[in-house]
Amino acid sequence: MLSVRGLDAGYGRSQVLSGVDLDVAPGEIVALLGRNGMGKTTLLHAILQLLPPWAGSVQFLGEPVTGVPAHRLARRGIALVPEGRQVFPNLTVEEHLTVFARPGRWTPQALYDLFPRLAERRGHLGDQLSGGEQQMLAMARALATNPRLLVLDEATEGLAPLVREEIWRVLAVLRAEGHAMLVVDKYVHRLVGLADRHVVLEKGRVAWTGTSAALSADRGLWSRYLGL
Ligand SMILES: Nc1ncnc2c1ncn2[C@@H]1O[C@H](COP(=O)(O)OP(=O)(O)OP(=O)(O)O)[C@@H](O)[C@H]1O
Repeated sequence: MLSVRGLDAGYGRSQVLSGVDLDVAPGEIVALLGRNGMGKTTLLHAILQLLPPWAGSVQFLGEPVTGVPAHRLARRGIALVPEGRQVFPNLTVEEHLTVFARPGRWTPQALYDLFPRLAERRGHLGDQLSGGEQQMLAMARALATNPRLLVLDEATEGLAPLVREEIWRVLAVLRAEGHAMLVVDKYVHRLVGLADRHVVLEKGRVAWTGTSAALSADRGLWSRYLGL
């Protein structure tokens, strides 16, 4: 579904990613791991064409996406839940779920069923929501586009434990429904339970890739690459 080959990217003159290969198959959940500053967000942004890659290729559903504007990618079926949520302060919850909506499984009502808290808040503006509610809304907004691939950047960051659990619950529901996802998150022990496969970045290169079982079995990887 997603195929990244030999991707280089960076900022100004400073190269961050070098020769990154990454695949996500239909229905597969891939976790992107690595310590702070290893290039995870940069890779997500280069895949989504928010940051123009320097070299290499990105294909989605068999077609090149390199150079395709990010909003067109959304129409092709990739949705990002960005770091920091970035909900719209002046749109209501309901508007977030309808303005970007495309037909499919995730109607506003299905999203309210998935996130009951958002149903209670449907008339509130983005900036009237708590951080946890904003995170739920960022996820619901992405799902409202009925994406083929959902990309999540630190969706549980900075949340109270109960809200964090709510996000993991929803991710488990999406997994059960066979959603393809590319996930960056600090809670590696939770990702082991969620993801099929893991890709570890070390200084902008792929240092290791393997299944959840292989990652669980080798604690040396956790200390070497993840500082855990
Ligand atoms: N907008 C930017 N301009 C210049 N350098 C940047 C920019 N964003 C990130 N970097 C640098 O690129 C490198 C990779 O950062 P990136 O945010 O991709 O890492 P990360 O693995 O997502 O880490 P974190 O978990 O801290 O977000 C770091 O050295 C960072 O300082």
